[in-house]
Amino acid sequence: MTEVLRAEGVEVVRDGRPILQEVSLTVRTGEHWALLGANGAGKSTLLSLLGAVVHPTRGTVEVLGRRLGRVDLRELRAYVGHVDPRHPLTQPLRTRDVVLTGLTNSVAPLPHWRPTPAQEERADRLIATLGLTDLRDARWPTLSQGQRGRTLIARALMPEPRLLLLDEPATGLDLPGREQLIAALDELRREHPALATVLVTHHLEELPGGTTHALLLREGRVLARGTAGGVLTADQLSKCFDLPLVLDRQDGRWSVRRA
Ligand SMILES: Nc1ncnc2c1ncn2[C@@H]1O[C@H](COP(=O)(O)OP(=O)(O)OP(=O)(O)O)[C@@H](O)[C@H]1O
Repeated sequence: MTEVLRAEGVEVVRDGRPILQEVSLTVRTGEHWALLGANGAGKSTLLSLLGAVVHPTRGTVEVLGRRLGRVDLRELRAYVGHVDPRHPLTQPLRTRDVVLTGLTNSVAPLPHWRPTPAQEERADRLIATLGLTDLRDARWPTLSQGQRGRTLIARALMPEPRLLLLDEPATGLDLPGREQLIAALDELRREHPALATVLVTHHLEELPGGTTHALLLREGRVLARGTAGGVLTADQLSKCFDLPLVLDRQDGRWSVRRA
């Protein structure tokens, strides 16, 4: 399996305060990581590092063998799809046009840019994978939060990234919306077996059954890291969230509550 991402001994200091310390992580093709931790544990900061958005204060981050700081960040970002629920789109674009902006990496379509027939076909395939075919021509302001979330995943996948980063993609979704998103992620993993994903969440109920690995962050440090089965235990999660927890897994999905 190819290494998509390697972070070694990463430290991030902000305002003189360490936010991440001694964080190491290797993600390979076909692996689907969950990044878990309490509020302020450093999850979003770590995801920004992995997405080549920010530099570490110390340590190294390599995306597909290219070292952050040695190559142009824009070059690295081409390999990484980043799904941010705070996408700053205000225009009433149609779903399909939003998906196509993934190719120009712009919020709105560029004035003289036109997709090729092959690119349009890819957009339609991704729209289908994410269960949005009926909404292909719907306009962004009329989409629900869940529909927007799935549109942004299709958008992030347009340039065929090797790594997809998802920052709390189920935030604000109702139960059907969350379940649709999870089904779409599992479908995506089946259709693109070489893709690697890293998903940040506080809630184990939001993890797709196809999650293969997990990393638990506590106060900026790695508490546990490895296969999902080995890391997602009641004992480790209780330490991670400072709360006695019981954990249940059924049909591949997790649920957790206070002990
Ligand atoms: N630019 C910054 N300057 C100073 N402190 C920062 C900065 N960015 C983040 N922090 C602090 O770093 C810590 C980790 O933040 P981060 O957003 O990575 O946590 P998180 O685990 O994603 O939290 P949440 O679950 O609340 O989203 C927090 O205490 C936050 O206040």
